[in-house]
Amino acid sequence: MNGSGGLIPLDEAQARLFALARPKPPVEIALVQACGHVLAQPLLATRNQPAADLSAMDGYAVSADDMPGPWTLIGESAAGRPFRRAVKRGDAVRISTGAIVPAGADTIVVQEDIRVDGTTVVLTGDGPATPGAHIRRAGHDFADGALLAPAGTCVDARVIALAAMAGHGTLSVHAPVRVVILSTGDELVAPGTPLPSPAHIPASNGVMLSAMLHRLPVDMNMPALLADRLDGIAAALADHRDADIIVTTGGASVGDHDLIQPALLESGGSVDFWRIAMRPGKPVMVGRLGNAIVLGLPGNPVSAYVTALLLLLPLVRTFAGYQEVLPHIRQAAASVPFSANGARQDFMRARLTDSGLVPVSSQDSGALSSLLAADALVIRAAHQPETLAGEPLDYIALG
Ligand SMILES: Nc1nc2c(c(=O)[nH]1)N[C@H]1C(S)=C(S)[C@@H](COP(=O)(O)OP(=O)(O)OC[C@H]3O[C@@H](n4cnc5c(N)ncnc54)[C@H](O)[C@@H]3O)O[C@H]1N2
Ligand code: MOO
Repeated sequence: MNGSGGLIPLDEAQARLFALARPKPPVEIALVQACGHVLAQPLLATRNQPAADLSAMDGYAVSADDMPGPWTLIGESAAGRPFRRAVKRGDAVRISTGAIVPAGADTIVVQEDIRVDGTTVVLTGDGPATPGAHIRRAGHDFADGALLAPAGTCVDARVIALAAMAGHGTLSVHAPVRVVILSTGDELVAPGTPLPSPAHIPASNGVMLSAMLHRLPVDMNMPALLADRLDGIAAALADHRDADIIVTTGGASVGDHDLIQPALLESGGSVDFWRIAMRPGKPVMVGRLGNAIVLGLPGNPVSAYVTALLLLLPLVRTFAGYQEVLPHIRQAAASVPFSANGARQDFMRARLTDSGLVPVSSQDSGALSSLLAADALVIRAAHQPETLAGEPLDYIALG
């Protein structure tokens, strides 16, 4: 026994859950769709950047040996329209930012330092400090064949821009993770639909989970709400046995209408473990059905949020090939005392103020307004003694 009534510690539950997942196979994906995916292959340059010496300024290309001029203007090199002839002694070529430096020139004089009289170019300012000034050398950003990002890199706007510059229109990334979100409960009504009675509530968990997954590489499927009926839930689970993850909310606990486990068994699946020593989120269940990992989250909206943050999102990241899958843990001082904790690891909603962390007034796992009022989840270890004001606390930033 572990002192918390047979509940599994969260870190053990995470390790067991993530061990069920394997990174998805590679697929080629267009750059515009690649953000949030993870590189399955290293990103290599297929060209030199720049491919030639380019001017970094608008001005005049000359030879440093000719300083301080004057020069004869013999033509123009614009971005995309290079000057084709060589620059000889006494020559200057009008040049724009990003244009190729003509042969024979090795220095750019910025136009602010120049006066042009007809075809005569005269130095009026200080001129370039050093020969070679304002020239971006061929290959100085990267050379053909260079490793730009290793496999395992999370694709963001910087990676996408670099890939485009390096000659790619697609990237090899881990395939999207197929996630099915099933919301169960007789009381649920689709968001925005009039409630038939005070016994009904809007089904907020589905849209919440879908929003939490929004930035991850996920193929999401959110079928219709499911009533508390064993056969209906079992059939819905079986329908999605080819998914990577079936995540359910509601029906995870011990009540007469808590049907996720019996429905999973009815559909031919198996339960790996149930109940985690955490608050909120104790009734989480993990099982398998066909290809799918079945992650049963509690119905209470805050419990569903916290368990999605700590279990669902890291599981998706594991499938997606992420190297860091868990939320980042930060430290800040307690602004007020945090009382000694019980046997379950506690994730307390708190505000991060100038004087430190303050718990929000309600820690009820049904109170969604308290979740929005919080900007941190303070992590209290099982049996952690009282933390005094000014002492450090671990927390996860929200939002
Ligand atoms: N006797 C016990 N009762 C409960 C225990 C326990 O150990 N012994 N655990 C409690 C804890 S902790 C939690 S958390 C809840 C979890 O219950 P379920 O996962 O079975 O969830 P439901 O009973 O179906 O619903 C709980 C609550 O959440 C609302 N809900 C459900 N689905 C949604 C949804 N999609 N969107 C918004 N709200 C939803 C539902 O109406 C209930 O109010 O069990 C405790 N009970
Ligand atoms: O786990 Mo429940 O989430 O404590 O309310």
